[in-house]
Amino acid sequence: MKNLRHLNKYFFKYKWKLLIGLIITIAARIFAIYYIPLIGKSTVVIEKYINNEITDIEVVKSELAFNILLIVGTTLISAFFTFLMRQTFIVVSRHMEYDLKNEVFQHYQELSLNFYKKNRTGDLMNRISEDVSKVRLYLGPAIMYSVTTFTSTVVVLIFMIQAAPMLTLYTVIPLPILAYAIYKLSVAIHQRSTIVQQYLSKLNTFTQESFSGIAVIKSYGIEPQTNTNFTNLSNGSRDKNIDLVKVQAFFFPLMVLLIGISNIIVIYFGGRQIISGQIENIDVLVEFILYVNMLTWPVASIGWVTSLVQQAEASQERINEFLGEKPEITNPKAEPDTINGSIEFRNVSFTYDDTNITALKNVSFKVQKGETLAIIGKTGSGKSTILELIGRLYDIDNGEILIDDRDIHNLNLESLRKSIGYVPQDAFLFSDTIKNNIKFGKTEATDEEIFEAAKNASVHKNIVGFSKGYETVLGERGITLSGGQKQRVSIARAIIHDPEILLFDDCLSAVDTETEEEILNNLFKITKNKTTIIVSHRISSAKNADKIIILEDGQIVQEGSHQQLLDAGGYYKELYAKQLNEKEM
Ligand SMILES: Nc1ncnc2c1ncn2[C@@H]1O[C@H](COP(=O)(O)OP(=O)(O)OP(=O)(O)O)[C@@H](O)[C@H]1O
Repeated sequence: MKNLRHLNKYFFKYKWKLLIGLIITIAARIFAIYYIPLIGKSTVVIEKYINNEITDIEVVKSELAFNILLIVGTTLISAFFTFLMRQTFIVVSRHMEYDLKNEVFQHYQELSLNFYKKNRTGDLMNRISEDVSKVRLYLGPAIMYSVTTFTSTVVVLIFMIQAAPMLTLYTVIPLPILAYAIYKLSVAIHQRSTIVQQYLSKLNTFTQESFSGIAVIKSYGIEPQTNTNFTNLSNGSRDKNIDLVKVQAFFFPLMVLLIGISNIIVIYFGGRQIISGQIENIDVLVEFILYVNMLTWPVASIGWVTSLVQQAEASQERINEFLGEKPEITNPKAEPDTINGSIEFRNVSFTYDDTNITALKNVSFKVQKGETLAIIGKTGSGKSTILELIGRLYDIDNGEILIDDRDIHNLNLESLRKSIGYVPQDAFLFSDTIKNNIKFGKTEATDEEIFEAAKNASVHKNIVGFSKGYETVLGERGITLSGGQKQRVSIARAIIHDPEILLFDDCLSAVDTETEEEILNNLFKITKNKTTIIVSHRISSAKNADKIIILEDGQIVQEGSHQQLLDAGGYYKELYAKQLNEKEM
């Protein structure tokens, strides 16, 4: 129960509703039991009529009619309270589930990129959906059935003891055995259902990855192999489900057996007590059989509830594990900062934790507000890393990063990130309309602003060419757009955000050189008062920058303007010559 303590705050939040639920449950149980003494009374009337103690049939009829009316009445009231009980407990559990999901999601969002690298998306999704659902069974049904069991048992026992104390003792003897047997069964069910869940998780991850990578599967013609893998996984899942069903199948026979034993005890001992005169009337026997049946469900549910609590405990442990993760990147202060945009790296070195790859070694450069810096370098030389460090997606090991001459670690994280428009290498678009994908950069943007941004990113003409224009809905990851179109929508998103710092990570790689030039010309106008960093493999994207740095193996090997670098010779000049040649060819 240690892990479930995390949920106490939610119980506290909804304490009044839960208290009302408790009162309603007690009322429901009291009314539910009332029909038993009434049946007992009716039996006595009939018995008396048979024994000629009552001779007038009309008296019998009116007594029976009155009892029937009371039975219908109390049952209806009990049904109404039971309905209210479910409404209270289950509705509250839904609220708690919603709160917990929000808590987990918000926490996920605060966690750093390293966390996402260490954990698989499927696992993150499972914990926020499957595990939270398991926990809800504890918050709702388990609590509700515990309250019902407790109140039912107390109420039924009070009625039983009032009717015949000794017989009560004999009758309840098998019930702890029933509870224990069901508990054991529940543990077995729990173990097997955990395995079933694991298989389900594997199956889900496999299916999700197969659909996401369907283009690769088809182009390599590996559908048969994928099918075989799926069949193997699904056969495993079926076998585990069958194992589970086998154990579950014991549940009802066991209950029927133990109810039967209790009934035999009632008839045997009750019968003997009637014969010996310890019990006066037959109605006690009738009532006891009904009481026993009424007790069986609550007692059986102890086992079931125990298994629910165990499953919830296991799930909450998994949830707590992630909730306990501390964000590596934290906001140093609450007050916002004004960011102008000058950027300076002083002897910055950085090693990725997980791969131990040193991506940057002693990198130093400065870009003033309004200037454009281009970064050129071979693949894996550390270009993207520089951009990620400016947004504090990772924290550096050595050196200093200064924004407006202030250490990046001392700046309000939200202000810093809001001042940056980042276009990643791999443009990610949401499954939404093109308009909303652009608006993502500025939620309150007008249509005119959206069109303007799209024009500057040279994608407006493409968008209006679609039958639904800006309302075109993009598929998962925007697959209805070409690579170049995706990049440009992503650029429009950054432009509309109107940030002080614009970071473009090789985001013109999929557009032709003509469009590239058009976009660069537009950017030149927009970015006059901004700090811009363009990462590229193409000289054409870099040549107009105020400063260009060449990275090799995480180190700056050359820097200067286009002309200075051409004059100096080396990698830049060679690349220029090569790309010029390609263009001419
Ligand atoms: N998230 C990451 N986790 C671990 N290692 C990384 C990560 N990102 C990059 N690296 C490693 O750091 C080095 C620099 O990568 P980076 O992405 O900065 O290079 P790049 O110059 O942008 O390359 P490209 O031109 O191919 O995009 C590479 O060796 C890469 O394998």
